[in-house]
Amino acid sequence: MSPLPASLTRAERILAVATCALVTHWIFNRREPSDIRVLFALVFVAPAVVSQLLFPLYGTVAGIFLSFFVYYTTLLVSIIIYRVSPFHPLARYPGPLLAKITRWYWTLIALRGRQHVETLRLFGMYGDAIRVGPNEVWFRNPAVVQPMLGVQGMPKGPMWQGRGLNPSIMSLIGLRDNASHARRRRPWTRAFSSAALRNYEPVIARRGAQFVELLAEKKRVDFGHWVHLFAFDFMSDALFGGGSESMKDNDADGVVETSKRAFSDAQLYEHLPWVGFLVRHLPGVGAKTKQFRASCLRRGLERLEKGSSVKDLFYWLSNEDGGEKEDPPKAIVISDSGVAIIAGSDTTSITLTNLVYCIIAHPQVYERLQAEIDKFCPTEQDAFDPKHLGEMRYLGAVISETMRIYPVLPNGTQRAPEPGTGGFVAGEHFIPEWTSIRVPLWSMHRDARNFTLPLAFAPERWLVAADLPAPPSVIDSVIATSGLVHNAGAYAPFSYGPRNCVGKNLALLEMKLVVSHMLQRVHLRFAEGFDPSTWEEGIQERFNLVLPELPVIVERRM
Ligand code: HEM
Repeated sequence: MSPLPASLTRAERILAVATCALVTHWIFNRREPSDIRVLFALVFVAPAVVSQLLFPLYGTVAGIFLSFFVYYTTLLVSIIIYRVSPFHPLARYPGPLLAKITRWYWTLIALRGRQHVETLRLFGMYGDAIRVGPNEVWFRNPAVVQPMLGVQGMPKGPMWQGRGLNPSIMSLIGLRDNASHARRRRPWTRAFSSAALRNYEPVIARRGAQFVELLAEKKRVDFGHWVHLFAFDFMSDALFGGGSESMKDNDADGVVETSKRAFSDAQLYEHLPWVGFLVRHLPGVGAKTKQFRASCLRRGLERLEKGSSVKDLFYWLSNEDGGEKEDPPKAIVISDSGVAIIAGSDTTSITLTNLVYCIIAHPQVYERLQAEIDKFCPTEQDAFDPKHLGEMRYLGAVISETMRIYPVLPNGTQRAPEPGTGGFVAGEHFIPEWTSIRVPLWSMHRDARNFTLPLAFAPERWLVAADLPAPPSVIDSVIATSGLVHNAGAYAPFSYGPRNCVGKNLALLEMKLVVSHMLQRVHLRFAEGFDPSTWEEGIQERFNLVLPELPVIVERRM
């Protein structure tokens, strides 16, 4: 006897297939499954199973075909109607219609590297909150920074499930549970305490000197390329106590380039986590990501075997200081090492490249910075000695201004309500579970309500804001008529709160020392043929900024 009821009419059978599709939509809606096996079951197995209802009327082949047709059409229509309906929990947030319907809309913008530009445009069109995906809202309003990212704020969002090299061993940056994140972050905090930072100073000095000498010898360089190699070698020393000589051999083994590509490729997986799953499991796909993962693993294992001779970052992460009751599993230490290498090298090298672009493009700023460096780091003085850094206010202002105009992570990172809580309330906003938010830094930093003449590169604004004597600048006439607008709460290049950038102090120390030494030793100017007005247009966003070539002529000063 057939297990299927023979008495069902044609309409009832088709309705049963459609109902199955509606149940699938309900599951997608409630659970947002990203596991490829669950997706496979819902997308292929379910319509195949219910197609049996249609066999008696249409035969096997036509029955299967019709079942899939009805199932997918119902699923699609139901999803579209729900996503644009007033019943969707994010219905109150405006945004492009297609963005509300499908994640693909924003993914395609991201793949073109234009998220930062498009975000700014959409905020201009719709106001301070925009829906960029069916389940994601981005806020430009600084008032949400503290409640959403601060101590009582939301955990990290699900984007790292897709981006992560191995989501089952999530690295610090993607750990979603606030308590686990706080626990994992403790050794990092010890590693970058004021006392521990002193251990990295000789490393910055050695690698920084090598970098500047290399620039001087080469005379004409793509600054972004060489500063990335410097930052990578520095981070390898700071993390593993050595192991990379990419400046010396111009990245002969391609590890630096691979890390860069792996990071860019991950942008697709961030938006479509199931693609990340496929890449991780299909041989021959995502080669760059896998190569980088393998190189981190190899170097981490080598470092574990070697033990510590200096207090490098690995020393703290692997609990060689004994700060934690239990040693962390090796896999976690190695996973976090991978993050340290990328988070610590891409970011500083991008900022330093933008800084060099900005100062050469603004000769008066260059002159002032040079004068301050010459004052505190005259020829006979070691510019890697940090004793004057606190007094070098203009240098600090130039770095802050560079990161205001060009925040390395232009759209910040994602936050989402803790699973099981139902949602998160921040003032007038309710963020339901299974939805995510971001606070795009590029847009917030370039908002005239937060900063006077936001598109002007004017380090002097930081001095005026701190009530320090400031030389004249391009924003003076506006300040004279309407006062300085300088909203410190709207500036967050390192993100905000207990899940912000843990390497901030190391990054600032490294950048300040390297710029001081570099400008003490060499003079930089754009190479002939380079058109500075094309710089910003050439910048792409691939989670972090990807910069165009910056050809620079280097002349020795001493
Ligand atoms: C200019 C330099 C840098 C910038 C602009 C920067 C920016 C950021 C940002 C925006 C985040 C995301 C935080 C969030 O999810 O809210 C982050 C996370 C992180 N950064 Fe940095 N970063 C820089 C340098 C460094 C350096 C030198 C290190 C050293 C290893 C580092 C290590 C990390 C780590 C480990 C995280 C994850 C922190 C966590 O989730 O608790 N960063 N960074």
